[in-house]
Amino acid sequence: MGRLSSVDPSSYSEPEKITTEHTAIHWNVDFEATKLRGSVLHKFKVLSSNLESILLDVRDIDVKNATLLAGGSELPINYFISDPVPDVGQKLTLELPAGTAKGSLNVRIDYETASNASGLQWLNPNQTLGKQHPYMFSQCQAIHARSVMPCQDTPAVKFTYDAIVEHPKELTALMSALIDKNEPGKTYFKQEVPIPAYLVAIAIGKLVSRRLGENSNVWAEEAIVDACAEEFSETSTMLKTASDLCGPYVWKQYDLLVMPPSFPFGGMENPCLTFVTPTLLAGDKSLANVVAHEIAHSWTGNLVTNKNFEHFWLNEGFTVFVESKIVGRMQGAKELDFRMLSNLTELQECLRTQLAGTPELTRLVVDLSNCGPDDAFSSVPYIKGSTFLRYLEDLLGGPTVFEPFLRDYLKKFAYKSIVTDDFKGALYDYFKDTDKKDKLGLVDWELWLKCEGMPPIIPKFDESLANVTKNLASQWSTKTVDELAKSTDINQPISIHQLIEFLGKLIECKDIVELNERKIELLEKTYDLKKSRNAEVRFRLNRLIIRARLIKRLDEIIEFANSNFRMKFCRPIYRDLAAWPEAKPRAVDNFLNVKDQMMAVCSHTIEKDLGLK
Ligand SMILES: CC/C=C\C/C=C\C[C@@H](O)/C=C/C=C/C=C\[C@@H](O)CCCC(=O)O
Ligand SMILES: [Zn+2]
Repeated sequence: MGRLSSVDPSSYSEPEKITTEHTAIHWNVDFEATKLRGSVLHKFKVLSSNLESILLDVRDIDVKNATLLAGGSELPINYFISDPVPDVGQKLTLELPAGTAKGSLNVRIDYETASNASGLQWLNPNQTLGKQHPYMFSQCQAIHARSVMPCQDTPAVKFTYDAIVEHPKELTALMSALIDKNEPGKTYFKQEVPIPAYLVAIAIGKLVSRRLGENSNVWAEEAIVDACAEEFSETSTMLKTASDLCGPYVWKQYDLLVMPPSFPFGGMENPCLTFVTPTLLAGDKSLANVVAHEIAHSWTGNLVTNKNFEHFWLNEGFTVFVESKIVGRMQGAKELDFRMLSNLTELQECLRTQLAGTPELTRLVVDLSNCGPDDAFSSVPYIKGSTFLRYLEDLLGGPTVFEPFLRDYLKKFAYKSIVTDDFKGALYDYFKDTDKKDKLGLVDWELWLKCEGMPPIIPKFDESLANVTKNLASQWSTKTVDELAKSTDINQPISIHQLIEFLGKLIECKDIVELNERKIELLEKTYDLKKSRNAEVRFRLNRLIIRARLIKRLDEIIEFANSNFRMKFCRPIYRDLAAWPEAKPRAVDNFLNVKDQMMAVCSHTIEKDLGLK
């Protein structure tokens, strides 16, 4: 496919020539046809004189009309749509009148989305908890906003938006914005902070809310909303901790929406309204760190944004770094270090499996010239990125030195889109007149940004909590069932995160002695796993059952794979099943049966994982 433009390999739009300042959206939600119908009115700023055309990104969009609005009159615009490029979409060319000058330009596009738009998911009532009403939601990151509206679908461009959404009056519509006005069947929104297109989000369903704190509510279907309020009761504390670290919270509202189980990610940092997977509902708040992660994005990602997805680590590495600091302030420094170390186990697994055949995608800064962002997505930007920041923090003198820099960096680049060199420049600039500047001379940027595999340097972490899990993994991998049954070591109390990490480490052991039905049963009995509602525990246990080749437990593995379509869980499960000849046909059959209930990003990547595409 090559690079689509010089600023962003994944977008046709030309932000150096023209940029969107504001978008007015008007949508009519058609649940029957599973389509959004309506218009976007883009207020552009033209940056170059005699611009001949505006290039926008679209994907399976049916454009009805394009109109130039000037001085009270409406001029029809000629437009063309290019052939689709797989994983990327199409180019919409809007021809401009000769001699178009620099300055403001308003263009309205009337259109409708495809019934299978890649950024939208439509659920019938049966797929909801309440079973009475349909549900619809979006997931635009990385480049699916173009399937929802014609736009400059690049994080290099930030714009404010307002929206009028017409929907069935018994349903609630929410967006990544503030609610401006509510009428029956018609909701008005405004987002006054400029955002990239990937942060435009919408959800409509039979939703109710509970208060979490000042300007903070949790939304969900009635059946689970109280459990959600309990699970995420620490949200206000997390928000306060995050703004102590990062600066004032500019988005005015912080709501959570607990999504249907087919939501493909753990969370999505849609401004004013984080989307989270219901797989966080463990019953003991133990997975609420994902909320800390999404809160951190209010600064890292949503205020300071990667200019294109090759620099995604600037969004995610910084966010994991801030997330772990929030966890550290709430639960202590040992827990912070333990989480960083556990992340490294997850990274190791990802390199060994998902990325085994594509070492170039294990770099911190990747080349997306010939790869759609969805195919490049992995733990690397998250974990290698946050490890790099921790390395820099330690090198420069620890949190007391680095946290003021972090605040300065966030202030300097707030409302902007940046690349890795901008971060590097800010770092050198901040420390240039201090005794730390020699330390910065020690950083091998080439190595950190371009090396493949694990981070080139692992910082020194407190290992006290991790040693327990390391020891347990070693015992369970080297001892027989009879030896373990007699051992007292394995019965010591461990935290839920230690349990998750120990199971993850066990999965990473090359050899596991006597991994059979009896060993799995002993594992389940020792740690009470049968009763666990924790999705991270269930996921790892299922992977061990697959590794033990317990064919009679295949039903429960398939049941887990069908219980949610969070890619973090279902992709490795399908990959594992595909490598087990006896189970593969059943896995493929099951996938083909349920794939229409998955979001496109999920079904397409699993199709590739299973070798069906
Ligand atoms: C180097 C990678 C280049 C580009 C990838 C960018 C976006 C990929 C696209 O697939 C969207 C990702 C959206 C992620 C949203 C939330 C994640 O933080 C969730 C992490 C996994 C999970 O917890 O389920
Ligand atoms: Zn994130």
